[in-house]
Amino acid sequence: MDESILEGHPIPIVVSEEQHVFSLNETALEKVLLQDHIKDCNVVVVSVAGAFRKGKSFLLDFFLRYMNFMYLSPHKQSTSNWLGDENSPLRGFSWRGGSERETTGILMWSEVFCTTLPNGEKVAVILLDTQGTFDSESTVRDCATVFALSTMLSSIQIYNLSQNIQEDDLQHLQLFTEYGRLALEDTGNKPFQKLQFVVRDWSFPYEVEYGEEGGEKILERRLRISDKQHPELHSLRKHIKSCFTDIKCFLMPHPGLKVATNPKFDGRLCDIEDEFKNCLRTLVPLLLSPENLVQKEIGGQKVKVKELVQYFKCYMNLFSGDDLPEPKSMLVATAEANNLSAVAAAKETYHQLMDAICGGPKPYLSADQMEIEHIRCKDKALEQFQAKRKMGGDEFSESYRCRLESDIETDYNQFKAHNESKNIFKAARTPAVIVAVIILFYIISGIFGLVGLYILANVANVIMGVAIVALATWAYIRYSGDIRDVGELIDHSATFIWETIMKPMYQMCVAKSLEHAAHEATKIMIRQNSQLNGRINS
Ligand SMILES: Nc1nc2c(ncn2[C@@H]2O[C@H](COP(=O)(O)OP(=O)(O)OP(=O)(O)O)[C@@H](O)[C@H]2O)c(=O)[nH]1
Ligand SMILES: [Mg+2]
Repeated sequence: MDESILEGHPIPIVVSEEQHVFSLNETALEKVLLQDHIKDCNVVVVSVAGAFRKGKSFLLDFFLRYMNFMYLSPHKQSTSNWLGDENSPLRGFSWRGGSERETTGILMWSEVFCTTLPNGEKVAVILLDTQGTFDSESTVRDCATVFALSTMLSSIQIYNLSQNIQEDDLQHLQLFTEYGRLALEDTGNKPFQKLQFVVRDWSFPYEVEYGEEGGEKILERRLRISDKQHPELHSLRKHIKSCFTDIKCFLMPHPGLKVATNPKFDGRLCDIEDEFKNCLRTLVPLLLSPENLVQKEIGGQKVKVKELVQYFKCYMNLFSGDDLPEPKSMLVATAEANNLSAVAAAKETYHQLMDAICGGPKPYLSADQMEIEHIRCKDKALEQFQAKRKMGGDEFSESYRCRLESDIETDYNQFKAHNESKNIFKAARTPAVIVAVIILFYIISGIFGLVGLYILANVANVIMGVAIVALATWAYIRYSGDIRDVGELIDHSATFIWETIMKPMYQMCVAKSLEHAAHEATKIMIRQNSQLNGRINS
């Protein structure tokens, strides 16, 4: 059998659709994972993730060669020549040169490789290729979703990096794994299994040698936690260590200029530097030989191939729902935090200024005066918000300014309500109205009694009785604070009587008396004028 001929093909499982939506290709997934000869085996899932255009798919194709040779080939006794012959092009997951992204979504190799572990357990190995992060077409959410999904579903996640492990690589890893961890229920255990850093094009072999040992040294330096560290660096390292049960690193040399720059390069070994091939011979068995395979576990339980279908569906649902917060770019997240703190400070200023004018025990303020003070304090708060330096620019902060204005209006309404409660005349309205009703119906009942209309007199007496009971109940509620609903009903009824009957009558009386007074004043004026004229004429 020729090892360069692969039996399978890549299948898009998580498909990147328009509008930054991912969908699950359930039919294809079930077709691969529910095959009778593998569905009841425990599963090992190997995935490669990291920034786009850094040779992930290319590396996976060497994994495929190894898997094909080791687990499908009948003559696997000599494991040294699994890399294949020098002149066969590299096939498998689609890879290519150039600057534009190639892989999108998550792809699964159609061939599931079966093997028996040294302890006799039968396992099936699945390979996943993933969309690179930070291409110019993906949002932070897209990148986080693919990275988190592949981390949650794999037992060996390979974090493919270029040249070094930089602080921003660790920050992105933290962001994406936290996104995945958030989606999972917290069981108190480390949620993910093996994380393998693979640093490509390591250029400092004179300082730290290529391979596993060099990788361990670099990893130890980059993830070292010390008391002198800034808390931010400290928590980042703690977070990464708390997410994975095992973290390893491998330093790969540069594969040679033909690989990196020749557009005609088709992956044949003869064009690749020997050092790179030697490192591949070490790295790939380190991850994929039977004794190094890591079985997929979720919540401490080994997962079977058929169960993986369910996990794919369930995790996809989690990421397509609205429950998870939106992962943001660093600038957007910082700008949001800046604006939110500016809103909070400006709101506080408004509240303090208004509190000094009409809050707490301060005396009642007329509605007009209150409005003037509100506008003055609001202007001060908005001015403060505007003056505060914020990231993100004016357009970004506009929505926060609107939010501040609406929060200030809410605060103002509360101040208004508090101020109203201090108006002694409003507070006394209910008893005054009820007393007026009692007096009125007392007089009416007396008049009806005098003229012998006893039935009407009795009706007036009943109304008077009801008013007296209402007054007593109102007084009791005000004193005890019990049955406040009934108190509210009495207040509403009194306000209704005041607004619809008493106030119009009162206004009518005032208007009538003013009219009468004006009339009288005019008459006096005319009389005085005519007397004056008479005196002048005589
Ligand atoms: N410098 C360098 N180039 C590499 C290495 N491995 C592969 N390449 C080249 O990198 C280019 C991209 O390879 P791919 O495997 O398609 O990269 P990828 O990370 O899968 O890219 P996306 O699918 O777009 O995310 C190809 O031209 C490879 O020849 C490496 O170790 N170093
Ligand atoms: Mg790729």
